Amino acid sequence: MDLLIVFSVVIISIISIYFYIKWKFSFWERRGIPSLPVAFPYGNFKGVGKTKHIKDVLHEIYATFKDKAPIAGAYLAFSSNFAVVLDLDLIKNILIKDFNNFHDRRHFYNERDDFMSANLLTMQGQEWRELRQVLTPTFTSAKMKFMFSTISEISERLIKKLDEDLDQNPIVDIKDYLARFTTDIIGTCAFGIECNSLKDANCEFRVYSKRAFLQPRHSRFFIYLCAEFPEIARALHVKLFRDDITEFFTRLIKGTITYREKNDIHRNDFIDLLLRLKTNNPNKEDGKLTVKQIIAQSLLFFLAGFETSSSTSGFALYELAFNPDIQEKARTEINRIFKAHNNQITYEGLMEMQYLDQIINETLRKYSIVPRLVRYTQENYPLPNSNFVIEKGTKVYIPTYSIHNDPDIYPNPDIFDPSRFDPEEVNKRHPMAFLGFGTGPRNCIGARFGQMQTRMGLATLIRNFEIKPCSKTPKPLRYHPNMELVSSANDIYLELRRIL
Ligand code: HEM
Repeated sequence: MDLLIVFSVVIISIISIYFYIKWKFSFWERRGIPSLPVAFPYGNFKGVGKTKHIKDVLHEIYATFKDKAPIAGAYLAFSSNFAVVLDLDLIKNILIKDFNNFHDRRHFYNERDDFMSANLLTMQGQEWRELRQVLTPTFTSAKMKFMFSTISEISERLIKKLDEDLDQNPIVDIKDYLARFTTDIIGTCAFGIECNSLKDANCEFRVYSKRAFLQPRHSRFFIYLCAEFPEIARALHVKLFRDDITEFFTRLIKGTITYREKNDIHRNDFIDLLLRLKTNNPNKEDGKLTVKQIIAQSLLFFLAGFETSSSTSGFALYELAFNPDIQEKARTEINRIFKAHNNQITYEGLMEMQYLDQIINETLRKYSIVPRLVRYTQENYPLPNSNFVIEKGTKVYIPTYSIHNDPDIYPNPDIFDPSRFDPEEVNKRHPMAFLGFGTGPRNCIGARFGQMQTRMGLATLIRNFEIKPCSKTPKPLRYHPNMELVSSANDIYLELRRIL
């Protein structure tokens, strides 16, 4: 008898949960907002992480409902919903004009148990505002110029390393060289250490930084559950970062801080700038950062700046290999500016390289390394000129990959054409048609640094080497389906020939 009761309770619970989820999956329909059919219990996310990237789901929604409604609805697995914004004017309002209603992303963080997770990317509300205000002066043009010499030195090392290796074989996996180049630049600037992964691909720093990317503590699904139920996750002491990662980077940065303070050493890097904001008071002080906050932001700068910049350069070189005319035009510009600056690549010279900047923007358009922007609605938000409302507590996704690959905005979007970013062409488009670095008060704080190091890497390589595809070059490229960013799942083999 008891067994029968237990069995009945289990069956009733399963049926109730099934119908509850089914009911939740009708959320958008009940509000008259269009959505694609769902697969139980995956929502619109069936196959994401295995056979599909999240950009593919957003693209299908965008292609189906664009011009039919300002927003479409969609569902994550087990019923949670989000809105996809399809209208560029509305995107502008969300990211800029009505930012006060959309200042958070609602990513999970847990400062008490995992101080590394409380960083500028994840933090919310007033805490985020204060941190952003404190960190903004770290990224001015003057501060970028300050770090230029470090970047320039590491570019010399890249050329030296390639010269050594190309003697053996002119075909190289350029993705690997760029990952090591970027690791060394951001590692040096964010942590103040002398890392040289270009020389030693297996150095401890590279091993841990790779691990931070490729071996997360939890699955994406679990992280998404934590973001949906942050209070429960915090009560359960959930951490985002693996303990070995936290220990390694804490030891590293604390070591740098102690060494610099003891010997009164100042260098041209982020850690120097962050140390100027340091307080020894463990409680927060206006305009100051605790040691833990400094460590968390340094690691974030590394994580946010490494893969984005390295993938941008990799995709750009891949395109230049297949487009020799564009490559030659870029080389002509680089050589002209090089000559005008006493045969050196200077900060000012790098800033003058407009065509190279167009190549970077076209790469960020075609590949959209960050394929969506995320915001969270604080209050009910009635949409202008319609009966729709984005309800308080709704996550809003801005499908940047789809906008960047919309043939009505960028004709023949698969063609790589930097002239799309000629100033007069840019002026013809909607200001939200390009969102490679996001926009508004919560845009990419590191955009200047990202642009500087990407330009430096590309200018150095294009000036010194002719870049060609070879029999090992993958075509087309495949993407990692389970990464948040758009990144190549293939090694990118190219042939490099010295031209100087
Ligand atoms: C080519 C390189 C890069 C690209 C394409 C890129 C792109 C982006 C994008 C699209 C966002 C979201 C913006 C939004 O939601 O409106 C973002 C945020 C952010 N990026 Fe970058 N990024 C790059 C390099 C960097 C670098 C080098 C750093 C640090 C040194 C950095 C630090 C950050 C941080 C901290 C945020 C969060 C800002 C906040 O929430 O206040 N990024 N980035």
